[in-house]
Amino acid sequence: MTADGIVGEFLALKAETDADLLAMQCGDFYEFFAEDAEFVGDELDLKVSEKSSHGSTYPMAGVPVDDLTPYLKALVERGYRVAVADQYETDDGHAREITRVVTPGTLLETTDPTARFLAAVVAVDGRYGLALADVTTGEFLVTTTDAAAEVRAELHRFDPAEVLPGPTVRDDDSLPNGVGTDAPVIEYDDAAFAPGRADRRLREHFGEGVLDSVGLTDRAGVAAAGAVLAYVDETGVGVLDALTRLGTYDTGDHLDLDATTQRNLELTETMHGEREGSLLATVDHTVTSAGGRRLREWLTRPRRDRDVIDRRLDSVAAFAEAALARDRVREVLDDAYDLERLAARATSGSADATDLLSIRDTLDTLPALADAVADSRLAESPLPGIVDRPDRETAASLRAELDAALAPDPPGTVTEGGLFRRGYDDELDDLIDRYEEARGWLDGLADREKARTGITHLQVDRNKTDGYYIQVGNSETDAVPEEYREIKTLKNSKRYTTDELAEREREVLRLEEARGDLEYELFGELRDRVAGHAELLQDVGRMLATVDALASLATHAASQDWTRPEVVEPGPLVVEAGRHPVVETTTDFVPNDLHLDSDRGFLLVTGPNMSGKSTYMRQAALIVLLAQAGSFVPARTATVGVVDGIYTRVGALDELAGGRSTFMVEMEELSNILHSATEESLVVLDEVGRGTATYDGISIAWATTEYIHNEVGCKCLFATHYHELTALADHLPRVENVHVAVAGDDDEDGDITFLRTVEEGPTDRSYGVHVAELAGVPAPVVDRSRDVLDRLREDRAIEARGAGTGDGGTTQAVFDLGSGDFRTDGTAAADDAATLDPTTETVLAELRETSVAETSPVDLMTRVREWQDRLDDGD
Ligand SMILES: Nc1ncnc2c1ncn2[C@@H]1O[C@H](COP(=O)(O)OP(=O)(O)OP(=O)(O)O)[C@@H](O)[C@H]1O
Repeated sequence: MTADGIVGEFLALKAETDADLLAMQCGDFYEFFAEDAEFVGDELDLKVSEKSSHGSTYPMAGVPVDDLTPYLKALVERGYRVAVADQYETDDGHAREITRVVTPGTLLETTDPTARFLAAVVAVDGRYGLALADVTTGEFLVTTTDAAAEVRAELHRFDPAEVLPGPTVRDDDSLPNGVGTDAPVIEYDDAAFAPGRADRRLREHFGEGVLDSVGLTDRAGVAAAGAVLAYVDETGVGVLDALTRLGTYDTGDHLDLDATTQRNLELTETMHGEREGSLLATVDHTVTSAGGRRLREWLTRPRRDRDVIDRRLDSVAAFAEAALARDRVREVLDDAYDLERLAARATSGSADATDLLSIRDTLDTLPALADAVADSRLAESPLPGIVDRPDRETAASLRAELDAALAPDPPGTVTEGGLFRRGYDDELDDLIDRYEEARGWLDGLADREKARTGITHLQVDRNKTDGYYIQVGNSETDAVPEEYREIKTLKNSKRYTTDELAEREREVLRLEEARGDLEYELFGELRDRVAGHAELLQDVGRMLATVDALASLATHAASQDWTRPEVVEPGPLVVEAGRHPVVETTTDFVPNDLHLDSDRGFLLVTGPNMSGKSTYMRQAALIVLLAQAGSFVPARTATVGVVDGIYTRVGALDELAGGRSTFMVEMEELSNILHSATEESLVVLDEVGRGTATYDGISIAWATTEYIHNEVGCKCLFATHYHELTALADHLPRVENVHVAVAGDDDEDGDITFLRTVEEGPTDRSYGVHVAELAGVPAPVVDRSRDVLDRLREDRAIEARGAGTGDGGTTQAVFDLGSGDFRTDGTAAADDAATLDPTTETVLAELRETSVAETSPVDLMTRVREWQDRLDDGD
């Protein structure tokens, strides 16, 4: 076929798919042409050549057939969808067709240990359905909700690799494109989201009774789950079977954490998008990637149910006390592979012999793990129950089967033989015996022929074109026996074959092929049997991940001297000597107490800038979050009343505003909190109202405090620089003032020291000028700020200065804080005349000259009216 034709075929196939790129098999290579070639050339550093034909040239880039996977992976992990067209034989040559489309949400071959969810969102009858599938582990979850904010929050928690918005949500303003994630968004076939079709698909895949048994009755949930299944099936990458179980969850099982709060509390990444410095990075001591995934899940989805939380805490407590047993368990876990992912590879048919050996070795850890748990103080905890949950007997027999089957060091491909141990299969053993016998005959042939013929320079070898041959040096070719048939002449030697050699060669090749075929078949059967145990493998994998995450929490608790929180439901939040879990690892941290209960549910936190208000408030939120995740907390003692949600509003980074004004973002977040928080929530507000004019800001902060106190009734921490607000504590019974203390005073330019301790009562002032000085604001500005501040404090008024200020500068007007206007002022009287307009001056002069006693009332009235008219005209 001409290049023109190939490129034409490529372009035609490309038009069939909505994938971003197409890799088309051409013999031993997968080729990209035209724009795709240039694109992959740049992205993957592939060499781009020019294919010319019929006067046209086309860019072309290719990779060998066996090397496609890593290139695909690199492209897909960057968010591209790649279609693969394979070549197949036909009666008159060959043809090509697209066999699969590899996409970010369906990529199995990933080395990234974090979960990779494919998400579908849809709205049916006013409810949202959200389905999340991780094909790499087989996890498949569905939930439904009325609130778009919850959909956004869930997507933020799961951080999907690819999102499929259904037709009904694509124009939904409350779910902006990509619904707040930076994952690729695919406009997938509308029909796949239709509830009826989705329902059928789910029943076909999971079995007739599945929807009832998992309690999935909501049509929105069915539609979302069905769309995910359809998409996974249609991309054709063989991962559909990895989805073995459908699970539903209720967003009410977990602590409500809106997307903003997840970001503000820096749970999995910092405000600047780095993992380092996040809560997860700080507390993660897991030894397996599955354990890391589990810990992430716990921190982003803490629980509300006290029993679940207490059970987790019981295990962490046991691990925290039993250091030796904990180390032993972590050593055992260190030998475990990612079983959930291996199970998915088995079901998709991509597992090779090394993968099955990894499964064997991981199953091998079960008895050791059970022993480590049974022979220690851990025996009294829920841990033995967790470890015993998967079916250990079946696991042991699967392990034994794999051990008996697989060779200790199998080759990397599954087509060449050498995968199995002797004794596994009689037919295979027989083939191997015959093969080795034939190989033995060939291996001994050279020696036998040398002895028989007396030729010294004789060897037997094999290559691709000539097959097996006997090679004799030129000096001795006269001595070759009659039955040698010459097949090739080289410079110094000749190659021969004989009838018997040809016969033996055919036998070896036949046996080799038969062995490869049989082993491939046996391997497929073995892999299928392993895949048949996918649920068991997933159970074991999840159990190992859970134990790893629990041990990790205990490891951190022990190393940082954390304490077990007493979880009560409902109840106060009382923390003695609490610390911020992340800041304490890098700072000499000053611990602080906190007390919030039904009589004192709202704390107004004041204190100078930089004193530690934000840290104190985030620390409170993180202690609650950690406790509900089942973790110990950084404190001497802590009593944590379970909350249903944590809502925070802290100074947004400007770049997060995404085109909206920072104040607008602030108000949207406040609005969301005031709508969502309930009596059972914890609300943390950092300087609400700061982004606008002072009086507006104070008014908003004031009204917010009243609303939260009177209407919502939740626990709340509110940091503010508006001193005026502290007066609210006198009027609202549940509001109390606390402040972060400092020593020293800036009145006499004295330095202040941040004590970082939180004390009862409001702070006396804000020390903002001092921080300005610390930050290196020029001395004239700092000095003048101090003057202004003094005047404001004393007179509630400040004069505005014109250019050339300093000791001899002119004062032009005085701003009165009481009236909010400029006014004339005694201190500036001498300059007043200079600043009045001529009409006013004349009117004033006439007024001064008028004698009230000597003028009749009617005259006075007339004059006053006339002055008013002149002043009005003069405006
Ligand atoms: N208890 C503490 N012990 C030690 N260091 C602390 C403590 N609390 C806060 N810090 C440190 O003090 C610095 C300022 O803290 P933070 O940002 O919480 O102050 P702030 O009062 O909220 O400031 P601003 O009002 O300017 O926003 C941070 O670097 C923080 O790490």
